Amino acid sequence: MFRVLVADAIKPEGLGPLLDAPNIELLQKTVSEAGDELKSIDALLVRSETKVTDELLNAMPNIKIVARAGVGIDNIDVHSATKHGVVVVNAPDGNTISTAEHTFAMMASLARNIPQAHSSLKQKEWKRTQFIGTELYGKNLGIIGMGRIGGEIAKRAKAFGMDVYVYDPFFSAERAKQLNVKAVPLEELMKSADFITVHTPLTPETKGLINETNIKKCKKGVYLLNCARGGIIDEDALYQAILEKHVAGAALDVFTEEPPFGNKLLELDEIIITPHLGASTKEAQLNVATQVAQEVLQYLNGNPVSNSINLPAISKEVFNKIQPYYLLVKQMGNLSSQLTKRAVLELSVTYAGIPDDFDKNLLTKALVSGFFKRMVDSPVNEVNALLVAKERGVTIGEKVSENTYGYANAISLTVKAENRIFEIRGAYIDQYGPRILSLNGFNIDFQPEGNLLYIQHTDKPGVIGRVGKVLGDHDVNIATMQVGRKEAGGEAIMILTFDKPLTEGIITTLESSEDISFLHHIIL
Ligand SMILES: NC(=O)c1ccc[n+]([C@@H]2O[C@H](COP(=O)([O-])OP(=O)(O)OC[C@H]3O[C@@H](n4cnc5c(N)ncnc54)[C@H](O)[C@@H]3O)[C@@H](O)[C@H]2O)c1
Ligand SMILES: O=C(O)CC[C@@H](O)C(=O)O
Repeated sequence: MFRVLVADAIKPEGLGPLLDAPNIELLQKTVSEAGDELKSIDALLVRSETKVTDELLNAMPNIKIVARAGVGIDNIDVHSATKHGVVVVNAPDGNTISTAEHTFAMMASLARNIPQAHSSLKQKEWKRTQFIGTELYGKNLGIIGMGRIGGEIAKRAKAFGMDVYVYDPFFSAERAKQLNVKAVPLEELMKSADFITVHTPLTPETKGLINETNIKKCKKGVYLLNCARGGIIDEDALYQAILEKHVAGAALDVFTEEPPFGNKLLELDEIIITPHLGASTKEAQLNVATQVAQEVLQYLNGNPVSNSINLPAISKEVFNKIQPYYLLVKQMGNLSSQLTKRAVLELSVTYAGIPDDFDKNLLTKALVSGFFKRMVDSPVNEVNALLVAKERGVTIGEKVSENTYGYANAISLTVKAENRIFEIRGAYIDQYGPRILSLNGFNIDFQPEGNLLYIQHTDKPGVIGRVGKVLGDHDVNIATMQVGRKEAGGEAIMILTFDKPLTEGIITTLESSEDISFLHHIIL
């Protein structure tokens, strides 16, 4: 049973996938109300109110996934989540249309002084000459950030007969041509536009993107809009430019501090405002709630997620195909770390015969997570595996080769440790599943699963019999046994599997056995 905490106001109708799941217990309360229960929570669903900080994640030792019912993840410490091995997902497109429509409603309201005229008439004033507006038709609209929302705004602006100028370093000229908009440098956009609307995330590059210097480059009487994130338009610069009448008005849905009660911009008649309502429609809230509920359910049930911030996206279809290799590499990592048992400097993995469309980087992350699983007392998974390796000074290498050693595929791992190199090779074989086919140059063939005993010994008569006798004397049943050697009479290895773990006493007796040079009990 998994416990899922819904900490913010997320539309209950959208939580259906979780409510209907037999293995999910849903709790709807804030983080502070949850108190001690935080320790047992497996998944956390939030909007923007709950701040998912390092401190909160430390208080949730069982947490596996944090889901943001919306786009912006600025209330989530993604770095800390990654360190904790916690997947972060969002609902990137569920509120796109609502936010685009809200921005458009704000632009029309700004052009026609609707909020100001509404308040005036409510106060029983009839000031028809004071509220002369401006048409949108024939005006230049500057869109900064041509992603999902920016793109929807552009379509609507064209329908209103506006000319659209776009600034987005990641927006191609080709796409601009298709959409019949002009892709221009920021300076040209600032100079040309009558209305400028921002639709970027808030990043160090976009913080204060519209500032005192470039507002001065704008046409006198320009209108500015921010329905993305507070701070993309510098609030002090905007205030000053409105006082100087260089900016005719601004529409803001977002603020550097929310709620913006002490914000001096709220005192200006030229500013129209909404309390971060871009995504607040029935449709958007249903969309984002359903999207994140599905993602959380998928992940808790061991399936891939589509909208992760800190994991590569992978479809269920591809995941199903990649899964056998995924299991193989995890076990290869786990097995080799138990066999090397010393400070490791480098893990280098080579893939051969793996279909091109399989994400090898995801496989490498799974392998590394398997390797560190037993060394680190916090959870290690594909989310934080590379970070865990980096923190321990272990270099990760990944290569592709054509040598499949006669099988349909081969995955080889070389572990460079202090004074030692360890090599392991495995393959996924259709009828038999994941197999280990070579250990340190010894050809072998076994399934990497369960309780295993690795014995390195001299290849001579009697050794196998002695091992069998010790196990028999201790009433231990051998499930499978594989032997491998490089040359007759030289060094050889034995891999035995058992239905249950061996006791310390058996291991000690075997270790002291004649002709056994190295022995290791492995639990996979
Ligand atoms: N007001 C609301 O309620 C509300 C609702 C949804 C989204 N949002 C916010 O709207 C913004 C846009 O959302 P989206 O879904 O369109 O995101 P998106 O990721 O689809 O688009 C963002 C675009 O910004 C561009 N960009 C990034 N850095 C840039 C820079 N330095 N200069 C110019 N362009 C840059 C990217 O290339 C991308 O095309 C986000 O900040 C999101 O959090 C607000
Ligand atoms: O939860 C909300 O309403 C805010 C949504 C919006 O800011 C987002 O980033 O998706």
